[in-house]
Amino acid sequence: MAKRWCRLRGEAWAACLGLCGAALALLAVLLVRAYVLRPPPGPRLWGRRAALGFELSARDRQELKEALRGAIKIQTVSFSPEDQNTTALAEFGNYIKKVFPAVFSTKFIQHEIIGGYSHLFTVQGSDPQLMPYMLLAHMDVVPASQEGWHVPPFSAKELDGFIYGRGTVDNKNSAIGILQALEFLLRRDYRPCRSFYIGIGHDEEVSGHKGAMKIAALLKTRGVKLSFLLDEGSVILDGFLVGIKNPVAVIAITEKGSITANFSVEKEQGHSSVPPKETSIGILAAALSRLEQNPMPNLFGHGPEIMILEHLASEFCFPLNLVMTNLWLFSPIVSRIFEQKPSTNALIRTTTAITMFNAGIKSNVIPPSAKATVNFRIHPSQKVEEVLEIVKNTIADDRVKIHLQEAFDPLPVSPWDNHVFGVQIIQRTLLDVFPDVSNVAPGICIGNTDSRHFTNLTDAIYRFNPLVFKPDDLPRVHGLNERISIEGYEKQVEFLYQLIQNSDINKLPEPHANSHEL
Ligand SMILES: CCCCCCCC/C=C\CCCCCCCC(=O)N[C@@H](CC(N)=O)C(=O)O
Ligand SMILES: [Zn+2]
Ligand SMILES: [Zn+2]
Repeated sequence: MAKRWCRLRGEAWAACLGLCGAALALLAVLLVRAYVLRPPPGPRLWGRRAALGFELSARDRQELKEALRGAIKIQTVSFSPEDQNTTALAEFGNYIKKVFPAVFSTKFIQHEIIGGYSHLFTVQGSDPQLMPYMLLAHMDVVPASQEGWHVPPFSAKELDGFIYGRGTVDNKNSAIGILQALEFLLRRDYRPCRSFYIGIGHDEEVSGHKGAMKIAALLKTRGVKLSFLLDEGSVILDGFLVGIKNPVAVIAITEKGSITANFSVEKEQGHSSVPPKETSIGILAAALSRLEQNPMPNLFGHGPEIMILEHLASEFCFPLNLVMTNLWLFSPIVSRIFEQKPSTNALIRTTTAITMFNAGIKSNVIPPSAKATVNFRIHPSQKVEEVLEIVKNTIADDRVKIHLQEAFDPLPVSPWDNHVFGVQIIQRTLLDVFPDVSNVAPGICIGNTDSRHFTNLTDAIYRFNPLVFKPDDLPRVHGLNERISIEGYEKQVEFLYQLIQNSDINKLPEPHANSHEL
């Protein structure tokens, strides 16, 4: 009996030791992956300062601020492709002519108006052998309600170091910022070696078909190929991800696809005193509710969203760095966490947003029809057809008719590698101008941009606005109290000023692991 007891105890100990051994081995694997095999802590590329420094006099500063404020006051609102404030769009054209005289009078800069109101600038570099690049922005804005703002949305008032107004970050900051940077460079007798294009669209918020699309078509007929293109679409994130202390720049290398679909139900009109079992409103509301209650699949790990975490893994504090360097093990947990917040949920699935609902004509009339619009933003690993199939199966009601207003697949993924010219130039400029930024990672643009019309001209499309965003800045985009800090805007102009000069290099040096000190 005692012998058997001893044997059992021995076996229990052995099992226990085996388990501990396995746990220790797993921990060792995780630690080795986190600390030994971890990716380098962000790019530290060549760090040569550009020839012309960005020193601003008090007068320059005032001019820079007032140029943006003046542009915000012009109400270039786009309601739909057919409904744009064309008077304001034309005024914007006159305004930039007045505010940036050097840009408009320089011999090596050609200016053209495209599609009635968009602007294309061709800045002819001194070395025609160098492949040109392009900076893109837009001047139109989404509407702004009068209520809920601290100051009227087109007043461009200053409050506590911020300029408030529709368009301050989306996207007059870029449109005016690019021209401002060029104006300052020209006044300092700068002539670029590498040619570049500046495109300022006038209908980005309603498709870009009349502006950016036409600019791209024109450049194509001229045989232009771009080494890279930089547009809006992502920012420097500060405090977005739990466990990361420093600001990190995320450059979007793709953007989600989109479906805008109209849903309708038709039923016979009649007297409300003899209602049918279901009305058109009830049928449509139930169908839409099914769409909301059954989100599209969580696709974490199926697209480039995972690259953000892989690149930022070393930025996370312990033990999150263990988790992020071992996504092969922890991705089910991480993907659940991403689902919790709208900003991270948008990265991991096709999103469903019911944006319009119209029905009913009188309180005692059974409504003849109900109509709704739903906007889906498609995850990079899905296609339009696949999403529509899921939508039809979820609604599962033939009385609900679906009519596509617009649909396009996610955009191609641009290369992300230190040998790609655009990647190096953007990273280098970022590290020059934002020394606090500890890492630069590739990411996904959750909205759409004019850059999607340029895929025929380059495969290197990068979406990034050099602005530091805290979590409470995101709802201001298309929302209330959109604003930009004056210091942040100066930094944006400095970024563009340095990027133009940095792009003049004709051969990339080998990326260096620690060249911030060079
Ligand atoms: C890692 C974690 C957090 C991720 C947070 C996301 C941060 C996003 C940062 C900036 C968002 C900027 C908005 C994207 C640009 C969208 C431009 C836009 O509004 N486009 C319109 C019109 C169009 N071209 O279709 C749109 O409806 O998308
Ligand atoms: Zn925009
Ligand atoms: Zn926008």
